[in-house]
Amino acid sequence: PKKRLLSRDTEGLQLCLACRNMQRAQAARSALLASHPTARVALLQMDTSSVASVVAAAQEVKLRYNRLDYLYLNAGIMPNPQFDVRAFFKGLFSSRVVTMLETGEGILTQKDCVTADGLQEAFMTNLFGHFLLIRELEPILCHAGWTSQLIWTSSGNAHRLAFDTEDIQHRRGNQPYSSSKYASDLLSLVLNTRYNKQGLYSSVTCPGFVITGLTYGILPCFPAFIWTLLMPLLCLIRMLTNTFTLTPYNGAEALFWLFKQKPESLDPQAKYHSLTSWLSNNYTQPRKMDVDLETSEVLFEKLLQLETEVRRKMKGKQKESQLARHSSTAGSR
Ligand SMILES: NC(=O)C1=CN([C@@H]2O[C@H](COP(=O)(O)OP(=O)(O)OC[C@H]3O[C@@H](n4cnc5c(N)ncnc54)[C@H](OP(=O)(O)O)[C@@H]3O)[C@@H](O)[C@H]2O)C=CC1
Ligand SMILES: CC(C)CCC[C@@H](C)[C@H]1CC[C@H]2C3=C(CC[C@]12C)[C@@]1(C)CCC(=O)[C@@H](C)[C@@H]1CC3
Repeated sequence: PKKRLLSRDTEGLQLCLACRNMQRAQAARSALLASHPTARVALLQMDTSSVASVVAAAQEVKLRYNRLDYLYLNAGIMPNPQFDVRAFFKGLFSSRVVTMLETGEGILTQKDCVTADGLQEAFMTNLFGHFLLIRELEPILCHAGWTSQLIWTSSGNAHRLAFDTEDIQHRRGNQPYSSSKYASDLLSLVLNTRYNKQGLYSSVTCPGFVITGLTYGILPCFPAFIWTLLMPLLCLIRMLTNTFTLTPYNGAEALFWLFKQKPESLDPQAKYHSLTSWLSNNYTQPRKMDVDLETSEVLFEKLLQLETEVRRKMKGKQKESQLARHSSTAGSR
């Protein structure tokens, strides 16, 4: 939504793009400055799949800013997607066609892997990395006298059945994406109950189906120009569902809409969907999420436990490398 935020009359707006790849980050910054030359756009290196990177990035943010008004939690992956072509064609001629096109349900699975920290990659990238960031940034997100907003990019693919409180990382199943997105819906709910009193609010969005790097990964046999050729057909599908937003501009509708709302007026149980009508009008629609406070509290407690574990491991590693450095300097003397 960066471009859309800058198109608004937002004098004094300072953007900070937290990205894992600094070359791509520089390119994004240059593109923003080309259209908005006076904009203030800073960059920060952060890889949400790495505990050390998130913690280091948060330290840097705290040095640079003493207050954050909005935190967009957008980074996300669908690891090694497998697209079931047969199920897709079967679904097209069934009564579930609209649900399938809106959620991708029944036609997608993924093969996840484990990060260097020993955590499931989809869980770490899509959920736990963001959770650690929020926890680290608490001092500049929670302040008496003003409000801050967390804005998650979740998905219509988030599904209760893909998530298990006994396996929050989804080590066992084949829907880590759906599980991590459902977990973000739960987490947003519980964050509101825990942090609203301190002025911190959390909302969840779904951008709809957008043609991005993530989509290219699902059908690698379709190069970008095929998607461009398919555009008229995909736009026609809007007659069946308004979730085919297709472009990043349309997909950012709900992210931008939330920026303009008073956080106290938002519904913590709603997911805010970006939608595009068949006449190409963009709008935001809240839809009730299938979440309950009890499950979200369980998830929160498990995330806190995991946080303690990873912090302990990180301290251990830091001590080890300090010792190694100490002994190598002692040896060279
Ligand atoms: N496309 C769609 O139809 C839908 C997308 N979404 C969600 O929207 C969000 C954006 O995805 P989308 O733009 O579609 O997909 P892309 O793959 O095009 O973009 C994903 C973005 O996340 C960043 N990212 C991925 N992993 C990390 C990481 N470990 N650390 C930091 N940044 C990371 C990528 O950075 P880099 O540039 O370095 O790759 C990239 O900017 C995701 O959360 C996705 O789940 C939700 C519903 C539908
Ligand atoms: C080639 C075609 C004419 C149509 C494309 C078929 C599928 C590749 C798409 C149809 C619905 C899409 C969809 C997603 C991915 C691509 C489709 C399955 C998502 C699962 C992408 C990630 C999300 O978070 C969901 C909200 C999307 C739901 C719809």
